[in-house]
Amino acid sequence: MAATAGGASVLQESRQGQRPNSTAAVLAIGTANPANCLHQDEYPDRYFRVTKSDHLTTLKNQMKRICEKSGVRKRYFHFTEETIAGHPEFLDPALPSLDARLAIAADAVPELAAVAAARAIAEWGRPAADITHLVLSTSSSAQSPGPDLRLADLLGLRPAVQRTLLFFHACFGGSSALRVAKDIAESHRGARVLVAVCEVNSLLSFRPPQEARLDGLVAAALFGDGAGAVIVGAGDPAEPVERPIFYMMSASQATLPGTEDAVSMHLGDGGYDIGLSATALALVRDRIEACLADMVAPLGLTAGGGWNGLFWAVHPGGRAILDSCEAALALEPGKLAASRHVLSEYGTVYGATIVFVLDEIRRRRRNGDQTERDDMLDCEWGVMLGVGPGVTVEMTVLHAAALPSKMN
Ligand SMILES: CC(C)(COP(=O)(O)OP(=O)(O)OC[C@H]1O[C@@H](n2cnc3c(N)ncnc32)[C@H](O)[C@@H]1OP(=O)(O)O)[C@@H](O)C(=O)NCCC(=O)NCCSC(=O)CC(=O)O
Repeated sequence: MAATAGGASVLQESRQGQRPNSTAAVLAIGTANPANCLHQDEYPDRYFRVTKSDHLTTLKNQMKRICEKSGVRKRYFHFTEETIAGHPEFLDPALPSLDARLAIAADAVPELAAVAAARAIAEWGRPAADITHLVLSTSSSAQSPGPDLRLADLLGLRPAVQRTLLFFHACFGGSSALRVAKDIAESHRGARVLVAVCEVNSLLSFRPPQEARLDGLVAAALFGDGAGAVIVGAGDPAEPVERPIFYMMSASQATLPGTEDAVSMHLGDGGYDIGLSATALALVRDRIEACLADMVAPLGLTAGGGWNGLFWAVHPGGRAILDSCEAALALEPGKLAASRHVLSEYGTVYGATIVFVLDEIRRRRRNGDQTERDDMLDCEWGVMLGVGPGVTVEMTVLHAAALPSKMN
Protein backbone atom coordinates (compact mmCIF):
# COMPACT_ATOMS: atom_id res chain seq x y z
CA MET A 1 0.00 0.00 0.00
CA ALA A 2 1.48 3.37 -0.99
CA ALA A 3 1.73 6.04 1.68
CA THR A 4 0.13 9.37 0.82
CA ALA A 5 0.95 12.81 2.20
CA GLY A 6 -2.51 12.84 3.82
CA GLY A 7 -1.92 9.38 5.28
CA ALA A 8 1.40 10.47 6.74
CA SER A 9 -0.18 13.45 8.43
CA VAL A 10 -2.95 11.26 9.90
CA LEU A 11 -0.25 8.96 11.29
CA GLN A 12 1.61 11.94 12.67
CA GLU A 13 -1.53 13.34 14.32
CA SER A 14 -2.42 9.94 15.72
CA ARG A 15 1.07 9.55 17.13
CA GLN A 16 1.01 13.02 18.68
CA GLY A 17 -2.45 12.39 20.08
CA GLN A 18 -1.17 9.37 21.99
CA ARG A 19 1.72 11.20 23.63
CA PRO A 20 1.76 13.85 26.33
CA ASN A 21 3.60 17.08 25.58
CA SER A 22 5.63 17.14 28.73
CA THR A 23 8.38 15.44 30.65
CA ALA A 24 7.69 12.59 33.04
CA ALA A 25 7.83 13.46 36.71
CA VAL A 26 8.07 11.66 40.02
CA LEU A 27 4.67 12.34 41.59
CA ALA A 28 4.87 10.40 44.86
CA ILE A 29 7.32 8.25 46.79
CA GLY A 30 6.83 5.51 49.40
CA THR A 31 9.23 3.17 51.19
CA ALA A 32 8.92 0.21 53.55
CA ASN A 33 11.16 -2.15 55.50
CA PRO A 34 10.59 -5.43 57.30
CA ALA A 35 10.17 -5.21 61.09
CA ASN A 36 13.42 -6.95 62.07
CA CYS A 37 15.92 -4.12 62.66
CA LEU A 38 19.50 -5.03 63.58
CA HIS A 39 22.17 -2.58 64.73
CA GLN A 40 25.50 -2.82 62.97
CA ASP A 41 27.61 -2.72 66.13
CA GLU A 42 25.90 -5.91 67.31
CA TYR A 43 25.79 -7.60 63.91
CA PRO A 44 29.16 -9.46 63.85
CA ASP A 45 28.47 -11.15 67.21
CA ARG A 46 24.96 -12.09 66.14
CA TYR A 47 26.00 -13.27 62.66
CA PHE A 48 28.79 -15.51 63.92
CA ARG A 49 26.61 -16.90 66.73
CA VAL A 50 23.64 -17.66 64.46
CA THR A 51 25.87 -19.30 61.85
CA LYS A 52 27.68 -21.30 64.60
CA SER A 53 30.98 -19.75 63.50
CA ASP A 54 32.21 -18.21 66.78
CA HIS A 55 35.35 -20.34 66.57
CA LEU A 56 36.48 -18.39 63.45
CA THR A 57 37.89 -15.56 65.55
CA THR A 58 40.14 -14.02 62.87
CA LEU A 59 37.25 -13.85 60.46
CA LYS A 60 34.98 -12.43 63.13
CA ASN A 61 37.47 -9.68 63.91
CA GLN A 62 37.69 -8.86 60.22
CA MET A 63 33.90 -8.69 60.06
CA LYS A 64 33.98 -6.27 62.99
CA ARG A 65 36.50 -4.06 61.16
CA ILE A 66 34.37 -4.09 58.01
CA CYS A 67 31.21 -3.23 59.96
CA GLU A 68 32.97 -0.37 61.75
CA LYS A 69 34.06 1.10 58.40
CA SER A 70 30.80 0.38 56.58
CA GLY A 71 29.03 3.67 57.31
CA VAL A 72 25.97 1.59 58.28
CA ARG A 73 24.28 2.12 61.66
CA LYS A 74 21.34 -0.26 61.28
CA ARG A 75 19.62 -2.46 58.69
CA TYR A 76 16.28 -4.26 58.30
CA PHE A 77 15.90 -7.95 57.47
CA HIS A 78 13.01 -10.11 56.38
CA PHE A 79 14.53 -13.15 58.04
CA THR A 80 14.77 -13.58 61.80
CA GLU A 81 16.80 -15.96 63.95
CA GLU A 82 13.71 -18.19 63.97
CA THR A 83 13.75 -18.32 60.16
CA ILE A 84 17.37 -19.50 60.21
CA ALA A 85 16.73 -21.96 63.04
CA GLY A 86 13.85 -23.44 61.03
CA HIS A 87 16.04 -23.93 57.93
CA PRO A 88 19.31 -25.70 58.80
CA GLU A 89 19.97 -25.99 55.06
CA PHE A 90 20.60 -22.20 54.98
CA LEU A 91 23.73 -22.84 57.07
CA ASP A 92 25.06 -25.83 55.14
CA PRO A 93 26.37 -24.99 51.66
CA ALA A 94 26.29 -28.72 50.81
CA LEU A 95 22.49 -28.78 51.10
CA PRO A 96 20.18 -27.30 48.45
CA SER A 97 18.23 -24.39 49.90
CA LEU A 98 17.06 -22.36 46.90
CA ASP A 99 13.48 -23.68 46.87
CA ALA A 100 12.99 -22.92 50.57
CA ARG A 101 14.46 -19.44 50.21
CA LEU A 102 12.33 -18.63 47.14
CA ALA A 103 9.20 -19.97 48.84
CA ILE A 104 9.61 -17.44 51.67
CA ALA A 105 10.42 -14.65 49.23
CA ALA A 106 7.35 -15.48 47.09
CA ASP A 107 5.10 -13.92 49.75
CA ALA A 108 7.59 -11.42 51.14
CA VAL A 109 8.26 -9.56 47.86
CA PRO A 110 4.68 -8.63 46.89
CA GLU A 111 3.66 -8.00 50.51
CA LEU A 112 6.53 -5.63 51.30
CA ALA A 113 6.22 -3.95 47.89
CA ALA A 114 2.52 -3.43 48.59
CA VAL A 115 3.27 -1.53 51.82
CA ALA A 116 5.65 0.86 50.02
CA ALA A 117 3.27 1.20 47.05
CA ALA A 118 0.25 1.89 49.29
CA ARG A 119 2.24 4.73 50.91
CA ALA A 120 3.10 6.20 47.50
CA ILE A 121 -0.51 5.90 46.33
CA ALA A 122 -1.80 7.55 49.52
CA GLU A 123 0.59 10.47 48.99
CA TRP A 124 -0.40 10.70 45.33
CA GLY A 125 -4.02 11.08 46.40
CA ARG A 126 -5.71 9.31 43.51
CA PRO A 127 -7.38 5.87 43.56
CA ALA A 128 -5.17 2.83 42.96
CA ALA A 129 -7.40 1.99 39.99
CA ASP A 130 -6.01 5.09 38.20
CA ILE A 131 -2.63 3.35 37.90
CA THR A 132 -2.31 2.33 34.24
CA HIS A 133 1.10 0.60 34.29
CA LEU A 134 3.07 -1.34 36.88
CA VAL A 135 6.85 -1.81 36.66
CA LEU A 136 8.21 -4.13 39.34
CA SER A 137 11.92 -4.70 39.78
CA THR A 138 13.26 -7.41 42.06
CA SER A 139 16.19 -9.78 42.37
CA SER A 140 14.42 -11.76 45.09
CA SER A 141 12.09 -13.85 42.98
CA ALA A 142 12.39 -16.38 40.16
CA GLN A 143 8.89 -17.41 39.15
CA SER A 144 6.20 -16.80 36.57
CA PRO A 145 3.61 -15.48 37.02
CA GLY A 146 5.75 -13.12 38.98
CA PRO A 147 5.23 -11.06 42.13
CA ASP A 148 3.87 -8.19 40.03
CA LEU A 149 0.59 -10.07 39.53
CA ARG A 150 0.14 -10.58 43.28
CA LEU A 151 1.15 -6.97 43.94
CA ALA A 152 -1.46 -5.71 41.48
CA ASP A 153 -4.05 -7.84 43.27
CA LEU A 154 -3.02 -6.69 46.77
CA LEU A 155 -3.28 -3.04 45.70
CA GLY A 156 -6.57 -3.43 43.81
CA LEU A 157 -5.08 -2.21 40.53
CA ARG A 158 -7.31 -2.36 37.46
CA PRO A 159 -7.40 -5.83 35.82
CA ALA A 160 -5.98 -4.39 32.59
CA VAL A 161 -3.00 -2.71 34.28
CA GLN A 162 0.02 -3.11 31.97
CA ARG A 163 2.67 -5.06 33.86
CA THR A 164 6.44 -5.09 33.27
CA LEU A 165 8.72 -7.22 35.43
CA LEU A 166 12.47 -6.60 35.72
CA PHE A 167 14.35 -9.51 37.26
CA PHE A 168 17.96 -9.66 38.52
CA HIS A 169 19.01 -6.08 37.82
CA ALA A 170 20.37 -6.02 41.39
CA CYS A 171 21.57 -2.60 42.51
CA PHE A 172 20.62 -0.70 39.35
CA GLY A 173 17.12 -2.25 39.22
CA GLY A 174 15.44 0.81 40.75
CA SER A 175 17.06 3.18 38.27
CA SER A 176 16.19 0.86 35.37
CA ALA A 177 12.56 0.65 36.48
CA LEU A 178 12.34 4.44 36.70
CA ARG A 179 13.87 4.76 33.22
CA VAL A 180 11.26 2.35 31.83
CA ALA A 181 8.50 4.26 33.66
CA LYS A 182 9.69 7.54 32.15
CA ASP A 183 9.52 6.04 28.65
CA ILE A 184 6.02 4.67 29.28
CA ALA A 185 4.74 7.94 30.77
CA GLU A 186 6.10 9.99 27.87
CA SER A 187 4.68 7.60 25.25
CA HIS A 188 1.13 7.21 26.56
CA ARG A 189 -1.06 10.22 27.30
CA GLY A 190 -2.58 9.91 30.75
CA ALA A 191 -0.36 7.01 31.82
CA ARG A 192 0.30 6.78 35.55
CA VAL A 193 3.06 4.28 36.21
CA LEU A 194 3.60 2.64 39.57
CA VAL A 195 7.26 1.64 39.97
CA ALA A 196 7.89 -0.84 42.78
CA VAL A 197 11.33 -2.13 43.72
CA CYS A 198 11.48 -4.79 46.38
CA GLU A 199 14.46 -6.77 47.67
CA VAL A 200 14.62 -9.38 50.41
CA ASN A 201 17.96 -10.72 49.22
CA SER A 202 19.40 -11.11 52.71
CA LEU A 203 17.15 -14.15 52.83
CA LEU A 204 18.45 -15.43 49.50
CA SER A 205 22.10 -14.76 50.24
CA PHE A 206 22.37 -15.64 53.95
CA ARG A 207 25.20 -18.14 54.51
CA PRO A 208 27.96 -18.79 57.04
CA PRO A 209 31.24 -16.87 56.74
CA GLN A 210 33.90 -18.58 54.64
CA GLU A 211 37.63 -18.00 54.93
CA ALA A 212 38.00 -18.38 51.16
CA ARG A 213 35.38 -15.71 50.45
CA LEU A 214 36.21 -12.49 52.26
CA ASP A 215 33.92 -10.58 49.92
CA GLY A 216 31.11 -12.58 51.54
CA LEU A 217 31.85 -10.71 54.76
CA VAL A 218 31.52 -7.39 52.91
CA ALA A 219 28.16 -8.48 51.49
CA ALA A 220 27.01 -9.66 54.92
CA ALA A 221 27.98 -6.28 56.38
CA LEU A 222 26.38 -4.16 53.69
CA PHE A 223 23.01 -5.35 52.45
CA GLY A 224 19.55 -5.04 53.97
CA ASP A 225 15.95 -5.57 52.86
CA GLY A 226 13.31 -3.06 51.84
CA ALA A 227 10.98 -1.74 49.17
CA GLY A 228 10.54 1.56 47.41
CA ALA A 229 7.67 2.76 45.25
CA VAL A 230 7.34 5.76 42.96
CA ILE A 231 4.45 7.03 40.86
CA VAL A 232 5.55 8.50 37.55
CA GLY A 233 3.41 10.46 35.13
CA ALA A 234 3.56 13.23 32.53
CA GLY A 235 0.90 15.90 32.20
CA ASP A 236 0.13 18.46 29.57
CA PRO A 237 0.90 22.13 30.29
CA ALA A 238 -2.82 22.87 30.10
CA GLU A 239 -3.53 20.08 32.52
CA PRO A 240 -0.69 20.05 35.06
CA VAL A 241 0.39 16.78 36.60
CA GLU A 242 -0.63 16.23 40.18
CA ARG A 243 2.23 17.36 42.46
CA PRO A 244 5.57 16.82 40.73
CA ILE A 245 8.60 16.29 42.95
CA PHE A 246 11.34 15.71 40.37
CA TYR A 247 11.09 15.98 36.58
CA MET A 248 12.98 13.17 34.87
CA MET A 249 14.76 15.09 32.12
CA SER A 250 16.75 12.24 30.57
CA ALA A 251 17.67 8.69 31.43
CA SER A 252 20.48 6.56 30.07
CA GLN A 253 22.51 3.46 30.81
CA ALA A 254 26.15 2.64 30.19
CA THR A 255 28.25 -0.40 30.99
CA LEU A 256 31.94 0.00 31.73
CA PRO A 257 33.79 -2.29 29.28
CA GLY A 258 35.73 -5.21 30.76
CA THR A 259 34.17 -5.00 34.22
CA GLU A 260 31.95 -8.10 34.13
CA ASP A 261 33.69 -9.71 37.12
CA ALA A 262 33.78 -6.67 39.40
CA VAL A 263 30.30 -7.07 40.90
CA SER A 264 28.23 -10.20 40.32
CA MET A 265 25.28 -12.19 41.63
CA HIS A 266 24.76 -15.88 40.80
CA LEU A 267 21.61 -17.73 41.84
CA GLY A 268 22.33 -21.39 42.57
CA ASP A 269 21.25 -24.30 44.76
CA GLY A 270 22.47 -22.44 47.83
CA GLY A 271 20.82 -19.10 47.01
CA TYR A 272 22.70 -16.01 45.89
CA ASP A 273 26.47 -15.99 45.65
CA ILE A 274 27.44 -12.32 45.64
CA GLY A 275 30.85 -11.46 44.22
CA LEU A 276 32.35 -8.10 45.23
CA SER A 277 35.80 -7.54 43.83
CA ALA A 278 37.98 -4.97 45.56
CA THR A 279 38.60 -3.51 42.07
CA ALA A 280 35.03 -2.14 41.95
CA LEU A 281 36.10 0.90 43.96
CA ALA A 282 38.99 1.75 41.64
CA LEU A 283 36.75 1.25 38.61
CA VAL A 284 34.23 3.74 39.94
CA ARG A 285 36.94 6.20 40.93
CA ASP A 286 38.76 6.01 37.59
CA ARG A 287 35.89 5.81 35.13
CA ILE A 288 32.76 7.39 36.55
CA GLU A 289 33.51 10.96 35.52
CA ALA A 290 34.12 10.18 31.85
CA CYS A 291 31.04 7.98 31.84
CA LEU A 292 28.88 10.76 33.32
CA ALA A 293 30.35 13.41 31.03
CA ASP A 294 29.33 11.31 27.99
CA MET A 295 25.85 10.88 29.39
CA VAL A 296 25.14 14.54 30.21
CA ALA A 297 26.80 16.02 27.11
CA PRO A 298 23.69 15.64 24.89
CA LEU A 299 21.76 17.76 27.42
CA GLY A 300 24.24 20.62 27.29
CA LEU A 301 24.95 20.06 30.98
CA THR A 302 28.71 19.82 30.74
CA ALA A 303 31.09 19.20 33.57
CA GLY A 304 33.00 22.34 32.59
CA GLY A 305 32.10 24.19 35.79
CA GLY A 306 32.49 21.07 37.91
CA TRP A 307 29.80 18.83 39.28
CA ASN A 308 28.96 20.83 42.40
CA GLY A 309 26.21 22.82 40.72
CA LEU A 310 24.03 19.71 40.82
CA PHE A 311 22.31 17.79 43.62
CA TRP A 312 23.25 14.11 43.76
CA ALA A 313 21.21 10.96 44.39
CA VAL A 314 23.94 8.31 44.24
CA HIS A 315 23.27 4.63 44.96
CA PRO A 316 25.10 3.96 48.24
CA GLY A 317 26.60 0.62 47.27
CA GLY A 318 29.00 0.91 50.22
CA ARG A 319 30.73 3.78 52.03
CA ALA A 320 33.80 3.41 49.85
CA ILE A 321 31.70 3.60 46.66
CA LEU A 322 30.37 6.97 47.84
CA ASP A 323 33.90 8.06 48.77
CA SER A 324 35.09 7.04 45.29
CA CYS A 325 32.32 9.03 43.58
CA GLU A 326 32.96 12.04 45.78
CA ALA A 327 36.69 11.99 45.01
CA ALA A 328 36.29 11.29 41.29
CA LEU A 329 33.81 14.12 40.81
CA ALA A 330 35.50 16.48 43.30
CA LEU A 331 32.20 16.86 45.12
CA GLU A 332 31.99 19.15 48.11
CA PRO A 333 31.39 17.51 51.48
CA GLY A 334 27.64 17.23 52.00
CA LYS A 335 26.79 16.62 48.33
CA LEU A 336 26.26 12.92 49.09
CA ALA A 337 24.69 13.52 52.50
CA ALA A 338 21.36 11.96 51.50
CA SER A 339 23.07 8.83 50.14
CA ARG A 340 25.23 8.53 53.25
CA HIS A 341 22.18 8.95 55.49
CA VAL A 342 20.32 6.18 53.67
CA LEU A 343 23.37 3.90 53.87
CA SER A 344 23.56 4.57 57.60
CA GLU A 345 19.89 3.95 58.34
CA TYR A 346 19.07 1.08 55.95
CA GLY A 347 22.31 -0.35 54.55
CA THR A 348 22.32 -1.06 50.81
CA VAL A 349 18.88 -2.30 49.78
CA TYR A 350 19.96 -3.24 46.24
CA GLY A 351 17.79 -1.53 43.60
CA ALA A 352 15.31 -0.17 46.15
CA THR A 353 18.00 2.02 47.74
CA ILE A 354 17.75 4.73 45.11
CA VAL A 355 14.09 5.29 46.01
CA PHE A 356 15.11 5.79 49.66
CA VAL A 357 17.70 8.33 48.49
CA LEU A 358 15.15 10.23 46.38
CA ASP A 359 12.81 10.26 49.38
CA GLU A 360 15.59 11.59 51.62
CA ILE A 361 16.51 14.34 49.15
CA ARG A 362 12.86 15.32 48.91
CA ARG A 363 12.66 15.39 52.73
CA ARG A 364 15.77 17.55 53.01
CA ARG A 365 14.51 19.96 50.34
CA ARG A 366 11.25 20.39 52.23
CA ASN A 367 12.90 20.57 55.64
CA GLY A 368 13.40 24.07 57.01
CA ASP A 369 16.29 22.94 59.22
CA GLN A 370 19.47 24.42 57.74
CA THR A 371 21.71 21.78 59.28
CA GLU A 372 19.89 18.99 57.48
CA ARG A 373 19.02 20.85 54.33
CA ASP A 374 22.60 20.97 53.05
CA ASP A 375 22.63 22.60 49.66
CA MET A 376 19.59 20.71 48.39
CA LEU A 377 17.57 23.90 48.03
CA ASP A 378 20.19 25.68 45.98
CA CYS A 379 20.42 23.19 43.13
CA GLU A 380 17.52 22.75 40.74
CA TRP A 381 19.30 20.21 38.59
CA GLY A 382 20.53 16.89 39.86
CA VAL A 383 21.74 13.46 38.90
CA MET A 384 20.36 10.13 40.06
CA LEU A 385 23.05 7.48 39.72
CA GLY A 386 22.49 3.74 39.93
CA VAL A 387 25.46 1.36 39.96
CA GLY A 388 25.31 -2.41 39.76
CA PRO A 389 26.62 -5.58 38.13
CA GLY A 390 28.17 -5.04 34.71
CA VAL A 391 29.58 -2.65 36.02
CA THR A 392 26.45 -0.89 34.84
CA VAL A 393 25.76 2.77 35.46
CA GLU A 394 22.23 4.18 35.17
CA MET A 395 21.97 7.94 35.10
CA THR A 396 18.83 10.06 35.25
CA VAL A 397 19.06 13.82 35.07
CA LEU A 398 16.50 15.33 37.42
CA HIS A 399 15.02 18.80 37.68
CA ALA A 400 13.55 19.52 41.09
CA ALA A 401 10.03 20.91 41.00
CA ALA A 402 9.25 24.04 42.99
CA LEU A 403 8.62 23.29 46.65
CA PRO A 404 4.93 23.33 47.60
CA SER A 405 5.33 26.53 49.67
CA LYS A 406 6.85 28.32 46.67
CA MET A 407 4.12 27.27 44.23
CA ASN A 408 1.40 29.74 43.28
C1 LIG B 1 33.90 -2.83 52.93
C2 LIG B 1 34.29 -1.39 53.19
C3 LIG B 1 33.25 -0.75 54.10
C4 LIG B 1 35.65 -1.36 53.94
O1 LIG B 1 36.07 -0.04 54.16
P1 LIG B 1 37.50 0.46 53.67
O2 LIG B 1 37.69 0.03 52.27
O3 LIG B 1 37.61 1.89 53.95
O4 LIG B 1 38.47 -0.26 54.67
P2 LIG B 1 39.65 -1.30 54.43
O5 LIG B 1 40.28 -1.11 53.11
O6 LIG B 1 40.51 -1.22 55.63
O7 LIG B 1 38.87 -2.70 54.43
C5 LIG B 1 38.50 -3.33 55.65
C6 LIG B 1 38.71 -4.80 55.45
O8 LIG B 1 37.78 -5.25 54.44
C7 LIG B 1 38.49 -5.95 53.43
N1 LIG B 1 37.78 -5.76 52.16
C8 LIG B 1 37.30 -4.62 51.66
N2 LIG B 1 36.72 -4.84 50.47
C9 LIG B 1 36.83 -6.16 50.22
C10 LIG B 1 36.41 -7.00 49.16
N3 LIG B 1 35.73 -6.53 48.11
N4 LIG B 1 36.68 -8.33 49.24
C11 LIG B 1 37.34 -8.83 50.32
N5 LIG B 1 37.75 -8.05 51.37
C12 LIG B 1 37.50 -6.75 51.31
C13 LIG B 1 39.87 -5.32 53.44
O9 LIG B 1 40.82 -6.18 52.89
C14 LIG B 1 40.10 -5.10 54.93
O10 LIG B 1 40.54 -6.28 55.56
P3 LIG B 1 41.51 -6.24 56.86
O11 LIG B 1 40.76 -5.49 57.90
O12 LIG B 1 41.73 -7.66 57.18
O13 LIG B 1 42.75 -5.53 56.43
C15 LIG B 1 34.47 -0.60 51.89
O14 LIG B 1 35.53 -1.13 51.13
C16 LIG B 1 33.23 -0.57 51.05
O15 LIG B 1 32.29 0.20 51.30
N6 LIG B 1 33.22 -1.34 49.98
C17 LIG B 1 32.15 -1.34 49.01
C18 LIG B 1 31.88 -2.72 48.67
C19 LIG B 1 31.35 -2.91 47.29
O16 LIG B 1 31.99 -3.53 46.43
N7 LIG B 1 30.16 -2.41 47.00
C20 LIG B 1 29.53 -2.64 45.79
C21 LIG B 1 28.23 -3.11 46.19
S1 LIG B 1 27.48 -3.71 44.85
C22 LIG B 1 26.20 -2.77 44.56
O17 LIG B 1 25.88 -1.86 45.25
C23 LIG B 1 25.55 -3.17 43.36
C24 LIG B 1 24.99 -4.56 43.25
O18 LIG B 1 25.30 -5.45 44.03
O19 LIG B 1 24.23 -4.75 42.32
